[in-house]
Amino acid sequence: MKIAVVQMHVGEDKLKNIAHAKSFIERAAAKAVDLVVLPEMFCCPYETKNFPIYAERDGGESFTQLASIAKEYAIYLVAGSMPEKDDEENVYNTSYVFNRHGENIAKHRKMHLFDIDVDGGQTFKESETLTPGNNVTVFNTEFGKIGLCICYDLRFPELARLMVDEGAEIIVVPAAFNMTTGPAHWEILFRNRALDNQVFMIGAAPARDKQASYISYGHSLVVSPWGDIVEKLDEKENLLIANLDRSLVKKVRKELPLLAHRRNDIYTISKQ
Ligand SMILES: NC(=O)CCC(=O)C(=O)O
Repeated sequence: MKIAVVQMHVGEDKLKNIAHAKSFIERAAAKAVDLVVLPEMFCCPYETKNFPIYAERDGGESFTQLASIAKEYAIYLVAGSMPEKDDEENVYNTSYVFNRHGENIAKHRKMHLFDIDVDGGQTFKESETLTPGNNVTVFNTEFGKIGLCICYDLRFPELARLMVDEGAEIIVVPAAFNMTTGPAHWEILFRNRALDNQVFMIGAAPARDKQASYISYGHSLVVSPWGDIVEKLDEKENLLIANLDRSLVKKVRKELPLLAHRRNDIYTISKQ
């Protein structure tokens, strides 16, 4: 399976952002990739005040354009995330997935809102304008099952384990870490989740923009089920392409049978 991660700049014009993402997708498709991943809030500058302004309902203009891009290039598209509003005007940080025919096959609403306040570092409060989602998301492809979560969701090992219990062998994470937590935790978290669960982890971040109010760390990456970094970018705009040898999941799980060695008689993780 060949995948691509788009590490792009995000500006204020939603449609220009989508067109910019499309130009990367076109490049990826020319290299015969099967799946492309965009970053968190790839079409809306990451600021809480923007989320209600940029929010669209299911099937809105951005959704429609992304569906047709997936169809045009016959790829699976994990369309980063975008603000989505429901009929009660609640706004969510939502990731849509489209298949090779442009059909929407999955939708994840970020479950853990990013509310942090690091002394002398990053402060952010998604809950000022966002509502959390409540569903664990795994979707099916001809390459097996793929789990999906958004950025801060990555920090919660229970969520990754629930995806793996539903059969995920790859976990995709549209994300946007920052200059406080990125250097400290980004790579460690992806490698941890890969090791805990013996899965491929894919992280897609926006490119770094020093003028933005929230500065992305960048460093999009792919980690193997053994915990190795398969590919990673620096902070600049770029397209990451990687081949995932899915037989590695079975190999590592056979050699180190962590999932089978769990003491489910003593402890379990389950959905409420
Ligand atoms: N957008 C986010 O959820 C950022 C998460 C983050 O930076 C972290 O440290 O966690």
